[in-house]
Amino acid sequence: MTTKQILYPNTKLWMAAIKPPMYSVAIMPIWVGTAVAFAETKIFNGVVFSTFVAAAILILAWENITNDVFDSETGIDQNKHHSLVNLTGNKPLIFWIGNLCLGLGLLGILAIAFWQHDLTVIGIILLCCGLGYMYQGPPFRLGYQGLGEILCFFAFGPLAVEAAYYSQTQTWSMTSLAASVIVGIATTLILFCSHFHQVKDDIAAGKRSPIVRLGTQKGAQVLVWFTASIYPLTLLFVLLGISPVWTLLSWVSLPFAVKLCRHVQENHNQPDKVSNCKFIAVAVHFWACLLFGLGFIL
Ligand SMILES: C/C(=C\COP(=O)(O)OP(=O)(O)O)CCC[C@H](C)CCC[C@H](C)CCCC(C)C
Ligand SMILES: O=C(O)C1=CC(=O)c2ccccc2C1=O
Repeated sequence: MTTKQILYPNTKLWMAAIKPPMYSVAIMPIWVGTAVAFAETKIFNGVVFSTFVAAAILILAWENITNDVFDSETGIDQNKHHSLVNLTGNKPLIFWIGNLCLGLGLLGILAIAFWQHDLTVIGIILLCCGLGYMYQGPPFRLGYQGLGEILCFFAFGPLAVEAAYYSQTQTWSMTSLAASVIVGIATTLILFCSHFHQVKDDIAAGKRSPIVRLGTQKGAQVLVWFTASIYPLTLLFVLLGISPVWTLLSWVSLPFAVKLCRHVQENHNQPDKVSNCKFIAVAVHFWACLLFGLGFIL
């Protein structure tokens, strides 16, 4: 066996464990909140924006790293070769690396609070972290009850977008709240998609994800409505004068949305084929949110 043959599967497993594309999920609420703030006030603080983005990535890293730690305790990740705990065999190390990411991320948010002489942003982000912990950590493990999507919507939607808006302006706005609904739905779509291929392991570990509860076929139908809701909502916000017409640029993400719905409808009960659907959902989220935010700036 050549070095390349030995290393390649390992590299693939590590990439699957770290999930680089997923981190756009941390960036988009900050991008959209900041874009709405700029559109409304012409204020843009680049240092606050960059610090917030870096902190959000670190906080999401904590969420994902500790997800593998907590999931290793319930046995749900027994067959997940790309779990960080299974890859390293060192749960305490992974746990403390996760906590280090959280500490550094919160330090970034504290710096914003310090610059603003205002604790609001750190308060909101601590609330997001609390939701993130309740999703997976004991004794709550609300994700195991199928409540993860609700937590996800509020954490990445209203809470994160409002925190980003506030970090630039130190005020609130209805427009950013409306925009946060789009970001929240697009992010929750990813979490919803992540369950399709895991039904067998989830049932075995007692996790009642929305897909376990609904079944994969009904789940695929719900996904279509859920995905489709983003587009009329953006149109409604334009017609109501809440967001500028350029936010309709987010409709450019429609081909990805169609691809996602078709792929899941055709393969919902074939774990090997449907397992990549969360990354198609990441593409829908990325383009929809990137262009939606851009629409506020143009
Ligand atoms: C870790 C998450 C999903 C993974 O779920 P699952 O256990 O099914 O995964 P595996 O199959 O890979 O084992 C995401 C959970 C999201 C959570 C509900 C909310 C997280 C809140 C964040 C901490 C907030 C970060 C906001 C940021 C923008 C400041
Ligand atoms: O690994 C995953 O499945 C997810 C990781 C993650 O950070 C995230 C964040 C927001 C929504 C969904 C997800 C995942 O599904």
